[in-house]
Amino acid sequence: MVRFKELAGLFEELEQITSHKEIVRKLAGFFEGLKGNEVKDSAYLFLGSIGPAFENTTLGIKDRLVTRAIAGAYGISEEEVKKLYARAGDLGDVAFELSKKREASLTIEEVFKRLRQIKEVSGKGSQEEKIGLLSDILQKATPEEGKYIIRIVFGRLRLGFGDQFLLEAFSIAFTGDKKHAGKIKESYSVCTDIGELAQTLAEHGAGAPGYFSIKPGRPVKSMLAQRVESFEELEERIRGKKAAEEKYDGERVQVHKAGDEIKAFSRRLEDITYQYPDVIEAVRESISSDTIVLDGEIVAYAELEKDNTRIEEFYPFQNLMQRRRKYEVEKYREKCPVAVFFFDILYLNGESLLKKTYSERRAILEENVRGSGIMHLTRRIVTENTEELEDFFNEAVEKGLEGIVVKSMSSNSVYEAGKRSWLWLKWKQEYSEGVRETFDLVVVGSYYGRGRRKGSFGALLCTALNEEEQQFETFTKVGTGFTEADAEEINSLLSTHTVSEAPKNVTIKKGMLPDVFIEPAVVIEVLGSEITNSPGHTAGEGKGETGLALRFPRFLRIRYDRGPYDATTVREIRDLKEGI
Ligand SMILES: Nc1ncnc2c1ncn2[C@@H]1O[C@H](COP(=O)(O)OP(=O)(O)OP(=O)(O)O)[C@@H](O)[C@H]1O
Repeated sequence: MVRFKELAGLFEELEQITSHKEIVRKLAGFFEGLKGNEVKDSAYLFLGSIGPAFENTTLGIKDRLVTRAIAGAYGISEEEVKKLYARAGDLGDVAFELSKKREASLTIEEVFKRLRQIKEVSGKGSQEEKIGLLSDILQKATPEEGKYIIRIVFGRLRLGFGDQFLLEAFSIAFTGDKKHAGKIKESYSVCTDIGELAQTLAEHGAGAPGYFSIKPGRPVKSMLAQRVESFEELEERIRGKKAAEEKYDGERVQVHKAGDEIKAFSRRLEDITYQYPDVIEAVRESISSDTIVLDGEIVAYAELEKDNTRIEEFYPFQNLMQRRRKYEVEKYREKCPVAVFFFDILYLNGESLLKKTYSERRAILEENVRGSGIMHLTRRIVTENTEELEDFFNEAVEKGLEGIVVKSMSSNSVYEAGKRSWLWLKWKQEYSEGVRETFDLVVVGSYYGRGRRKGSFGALLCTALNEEEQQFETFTKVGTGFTEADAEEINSLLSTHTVSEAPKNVTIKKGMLPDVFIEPAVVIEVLGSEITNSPGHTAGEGKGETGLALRFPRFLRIRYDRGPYDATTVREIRDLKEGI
């Protein structure tokens, strides 16, 4: 049984290490020494969680009550805890200061079980019970252990790396060679439960990828579309007969039905079932298959009657974001009606359909899902004629849609989970409007505003993701396009992510240092018109290349549906600049 102290010690060490290789090496070494459930538990804990991403893993202790648990554990008053907190700024550090325990007794399994227990207590009096359970384990914890237990409880472990490093470490620890990392990353697109993945790898080594398959209740990563620069390119990339589907600007959704249990997951794999009771009801009422997994898009939508004709109204993505809430769901269900458009089927009655071709999947989809009420199938055409394709695109735009997604019907047109694939190509209206491009960038800093913007930010320092290095590299400063309401929302979002120094996964040049540093968490969509070489920025710098910068950037919207690792990559930017 490995002690929790070893894990806490490693957390502390990892916080100081900046080298990618070194972090992976340390992680691998640690996993090699684990057995049984420890593997699974540790995989979650390294990501600061106590379960897979698609499960709600918040422990549900109100922040201010954690002070009470700490006071109870160390026998001091809440007032004193608050004072120490005001000085240290981190309750984990307060626990570290207060713990007098020298001998470590807790095991990883014990701590993990206790944290799960805290999460699971619910109902009347549950807050008291949660505090009691936390207080009790803190009493048994050494200073270091206490510090990290508190950080996990708050969901703020922040070791400065994400799941990709863990996957690389699994390759070394469980297959004995880093060369299997690619396969393991692919498996993770299908088995998105990092704990289950780790455990299976620990049991089966390099042969483990053969054990992963889609299953209801566990979302797979979404297949994404590549963008093309011209209509001609569309024709070149997918020759001959192809399908063109309407592209809706809403929220990606994966619906899983297993008997009576129906769940909806977002593109970030969050469980969003509670946000869309109307979609869940529609699926329950109209789909008779016992187990089924569907892929589609939820859009803010209404059908209106005008002069005796039925017209479809598609509303902007921003409208839909009103549905992103835990409370008053019913009220907003009325205020912001939605429709769901399914375009793919990934699983049916015990059988994975991921390896079937697009045409096979579409036929199965049509057999099993009939449009009714707010549930639809995406409208599409199958054609090899360019004019027909262009007409279909123009009609879509006329209807207020974003554009189309053209899909390959070739014999290898499988569902490529987790991939931005050349089997799906998107073509949007804005692409045809000259050189304006949009980018999803991660905010890592802000500069104080002046004049009218005093008290708020003047500009945001934005980065793109360097996928190989897993670093966020600066690309532009965005200072225009914000309404007052945008600025207010952004300020409140950023306030929970400010940090005192540049996070180690962010690369910034001296001349670009912001007034406030922000850890990579918030993604915004930015419109820009030109990519230039710039020695001041770090995006794509290295190997004889200077950094890249975006000129004339303008804020469009906050991308709540994207995490920092879904941001535009420096590779995509370089390709765009070089016109690939
Ligand atoms: N018929 C469709 N087929 C596939 N995806 C569709 C379709 N209609 C809408 N979509 C949405 O479009 C997205 C495809 O664009 P992309 O893969 O680039 O994601 P994105 O960058 O979020 O797109 P965007 O920037 O256009 O919002 C899908 O993730 C899906 O949510």
